[in-house]
Amino acid sequence: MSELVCGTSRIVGCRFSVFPMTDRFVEVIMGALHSVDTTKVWVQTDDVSTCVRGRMEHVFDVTRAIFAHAAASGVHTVFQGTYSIGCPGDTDADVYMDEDPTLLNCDIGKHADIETACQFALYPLGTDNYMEVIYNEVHRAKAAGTFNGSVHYASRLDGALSQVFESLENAFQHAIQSDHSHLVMTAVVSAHSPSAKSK
Ligand SMILES: Cc1ncc(C[n+]2csc(CCO)c2C)c(N)n1
Repeated sequence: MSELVCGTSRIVGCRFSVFPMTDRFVEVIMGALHSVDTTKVWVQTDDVSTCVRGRMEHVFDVTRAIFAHAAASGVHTVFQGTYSIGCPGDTDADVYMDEDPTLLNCDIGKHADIETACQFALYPLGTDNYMEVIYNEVHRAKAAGTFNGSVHYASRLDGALSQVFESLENAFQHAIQSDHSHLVMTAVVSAHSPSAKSK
């Protein structure tokens, strides 16, 4: 019961784009969007980005799978996303909060092993101890082995696509302070970059 009460007001959203660096970008983007099962999330695509909203686990499942499909094209592909929870007024599509937690796209198979580099940032809005919240999540990524240094305005994660998205989901999930808190997380994830790693 408490899950139901909490769930209906804790919708998670992500507005994201994928950028495959190829002339075939339309095919790669539309192919990725259509290959993924989005029946458990609210979804809307326009000429700039895609927005998915629903239960946290499905929002991460769908965004990870869409990037994995695009990156599986083998071309240098970048995912840029903003995840949010607790945005005041973010209530339409609450019906998706009644979906069961079984993931629909966890079988991304070998795409999960694609090596990725990520820069992410947490913004715990309205939280007094926000630096502590951020440091805790940096520690969590260090313990998971994905953390690879701090840069201005972001932390770097390196690893398999599945590991990097697991760290992003864990950071987001744990940085939520209360049923009323508003949290934003940005992430840029790159696959198949021809540039040498800077770290
Ligand atoms: C996830 C995601 N959603 C939408 C776009 C925007 N976009 C740019 S090109 C293209 C295909 C032809 O219109 C679309 C939909 C994106 N880049 N990534």
